[in-house]
Amino acid sequence: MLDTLTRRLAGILANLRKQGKLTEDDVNEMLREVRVALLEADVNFAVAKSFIGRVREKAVGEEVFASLTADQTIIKIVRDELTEMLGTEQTRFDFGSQPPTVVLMCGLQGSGKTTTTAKLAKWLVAQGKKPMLAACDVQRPAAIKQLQVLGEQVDVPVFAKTDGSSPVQIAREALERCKYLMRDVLIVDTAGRLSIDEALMAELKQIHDTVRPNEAFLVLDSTTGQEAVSVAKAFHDLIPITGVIFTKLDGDTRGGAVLSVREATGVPVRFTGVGEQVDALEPFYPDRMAQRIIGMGDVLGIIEKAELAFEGEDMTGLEAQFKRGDFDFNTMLDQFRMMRKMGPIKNVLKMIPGLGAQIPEEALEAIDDKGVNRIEAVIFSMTAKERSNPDIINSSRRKRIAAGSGTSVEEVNHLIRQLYEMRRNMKQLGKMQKQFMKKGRKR
Ligand SMILES: Nc1nc2c(ncn2[C@@H]2O[C@H](COP(=O)(O)OP(=O)(O)OP(=O)(O)O)[C@@H](O)[C@H]2O)c(=O)[nH]1
Repeated sequence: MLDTLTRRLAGILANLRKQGKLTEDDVNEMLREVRVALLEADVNFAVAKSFIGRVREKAVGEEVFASLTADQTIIKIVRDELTEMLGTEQTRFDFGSQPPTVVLMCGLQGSGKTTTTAKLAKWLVAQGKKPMLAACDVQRPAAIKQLQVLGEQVDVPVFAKTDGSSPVQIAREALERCKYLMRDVLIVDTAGRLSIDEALMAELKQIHDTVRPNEAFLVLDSTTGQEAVSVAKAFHDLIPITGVIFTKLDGDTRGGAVLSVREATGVPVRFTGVGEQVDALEPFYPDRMAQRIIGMGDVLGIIEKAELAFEGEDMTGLEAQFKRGDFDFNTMLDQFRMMRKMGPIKNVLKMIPGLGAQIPEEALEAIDDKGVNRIEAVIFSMTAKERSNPDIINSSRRKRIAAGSGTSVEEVNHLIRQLYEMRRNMKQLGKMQKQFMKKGRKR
C-alpha cells in the first residue's frame, strides 16, 4: 500500500538526516524531490503544491536552518503537514443519538461497494453492534444475491425485495423492519452507477432524503487515481458525503487519490479496503498513515492488528518491548507466531519502523511463510542462552546452528544482523518519538 511513495519519501528524508546542518538551499532541494515524489504517486497537483508551500513556510518560520536538529524538525513538519492533509484526526463514527444508526453506501459500479458493505457490517459487529443490510440495488438482480451471500458470510440479516418495489420504497421498509427487529445499524447498499448518471443520481438523492443517514459513505476504487477525486466531488455536490472508503489499496496503487481527496473535497477518508475477504477493512488514521508514508512505520497499527488477532490476551508486554526495542530471538519467535495470526507476514513487516521502506520490494515479495519457517529453524537450533543473549553467538556456534538447522552460515549471520538492526530501528524511533513529544509540548 503506497509502497513506492513510502520508499521515495523515506529515502529523501534519510538523506536529509545524513547531512547535518541544513541550509535553505538543502531544504528547497529536498522539497523539490518531495514534490516530484508526490506527483509521481498521482497526488493532485494543487494539493501537492500547497503542501510544499506550507512545509517551506513552516521551516522558515521555525528558523530551522543551521540548527543542529534541523533534520528532525523538518521531518516533523513534513509528518505534521501530511497528517493535516489527510484530515488531522480520525473522524469518529457518528452513531447518532438514538438507534438505529443509518449508513448509506454509494459509489460507481465495480468500486467494491457491495463487498465493502459486508466488510463494514463485520466491523460493526466487532464494535458490539447489531447491523442489518438493505439491498436497494435493483438495477442488477445479481447484486441482491451477492449481498445476501455476503450477509450470510458475516452473519448479518439482509432485507431484500424482488417484487418490483422501488429502491426508495425498499429503503423505507428496511428502516421500519430494522426498528421492529431492534437492530441498531442499517446499512443501505445502493445501485452502482456506471458513471455519474442523472436518473440514478436523482434516485440516490431520494433514498438519502428518505432514510436521512447518519453516515453517507462513498466507496472509491483507489486504483482509478485522480478520477476517484472527480467522482468524489460529483457525489458530494449531490448529497453530503460524510466519508470516503478507498478499496483495493492492497493492489498496485500509487495512492495519490487517497492522499488528495480530503484536501480536494473536504471529505475525510474513513476506511480502506485492503483485500477481497470480508475482514480486509481498516479504519483510517491520518496520523498513522502520515507516519507510515515517511518510513516511520506504524507501531500502533501493528499492535491493533495483534489485538484483533489475540482478543483478550494482554498485549502490554509486546507494546513495551516495541518501545524499548529490547527483544531477543525468543521475542522474535513469539512475534512470528503472532504475525502468522495477523495476516500475510510481508504486510506486517512493512509496518515495522524503518524496515518497510528498507527491504527491497522483491525481497518483501519473497518473504513468505516458508521463509519464516527457515528463520524459525535457525532459532530452534540455538540454545536457550544463545536465544536470549545473541552476543555470545561466535563463529563456531554459528557453524553449529547452520548445520543443525540445515541452513548456511551466511543465513545465520544475516538473521543475527537483522535482529541488531531491528533493535536499533526501534530505539531510534523511540528516541524520535520522545523528542517529537517534547517539542510538541513546548508549543
Ligand atoms: N483486492 C481487492 N479487491 C476488492 C476490494 N474491495 C472489493 N474488491 C473486489 O472488487 C470487485 C468488485 O466488488 P463489488 O463489491 O462487487 O463492487 P460493487 O461496487 O458493489 O459493484 P456493483 O454492485 O456493480 O455496483 C470484487 O471482485 C471484489 O472482490 C479490496 O479492498 N481489495
